[in-house]
Amino acid sequence: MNTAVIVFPGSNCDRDIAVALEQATGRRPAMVWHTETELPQGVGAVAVPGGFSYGDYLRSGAVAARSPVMRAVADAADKGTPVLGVCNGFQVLTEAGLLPGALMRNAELNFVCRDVELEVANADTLFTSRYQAGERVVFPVAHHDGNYYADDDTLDRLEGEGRVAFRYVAPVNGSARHIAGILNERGNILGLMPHPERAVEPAHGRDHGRRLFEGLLEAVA
Ligand SMILES: NC(=O)CC[C@H](N)C(=O)O
Repeated sequence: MNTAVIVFPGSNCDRDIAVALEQATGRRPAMVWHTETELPQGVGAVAVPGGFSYGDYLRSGAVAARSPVMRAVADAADKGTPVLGVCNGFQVLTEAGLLPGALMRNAELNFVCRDVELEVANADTLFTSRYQAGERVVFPVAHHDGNYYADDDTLDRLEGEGRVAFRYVAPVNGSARHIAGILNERGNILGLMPHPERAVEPAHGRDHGRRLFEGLLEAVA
């Protein structure tokens, strides 16, 4: 499967996620600069990586969400192409209106950088099929704006429709209902604050994130 990684000025997890995708697919992803207006032909999945796009000015992800390439990402998502946004990528996707809610400043106003335990809340998604529902995994987090907010009706809908993919086992950043990752209505867009691409090989300390990329490959293939 061919994949694409979107690169903004200030992205810093673009190469990490490219490595994770290459390990899963056997093919090097296309790195797509933010000024592009089209994705390469035949892209089967898109990653919006972590980092500090445009220096996190205004709000994390707010400027990146309005960059030219995001129209192409939205078009691809519209056609059913899976889109994975990690950390700053999740922020970009909410700012672009592709996912509901917002990522606010962490409740304790600190930058949280550590391993966190997550529960797989829904294992029946394009991204989580290689996990068991209720399984606990450990991914690293590194963010100051990971405090997921949405109004109660939206949160009820997300939970009712199985669109919470991952939850924090213990509070990390003040996120509503311990939400760490959510899906769009169609289930082809996942936004996730923790970094699965930083846990894909033994040298990372654990490889719990690997199955996310392998599951995605399997789902698309
Ligand atoms: N690792 C990241 O992607 C960080 C995202 C964003 N810059 C924040 O700190 O919240």
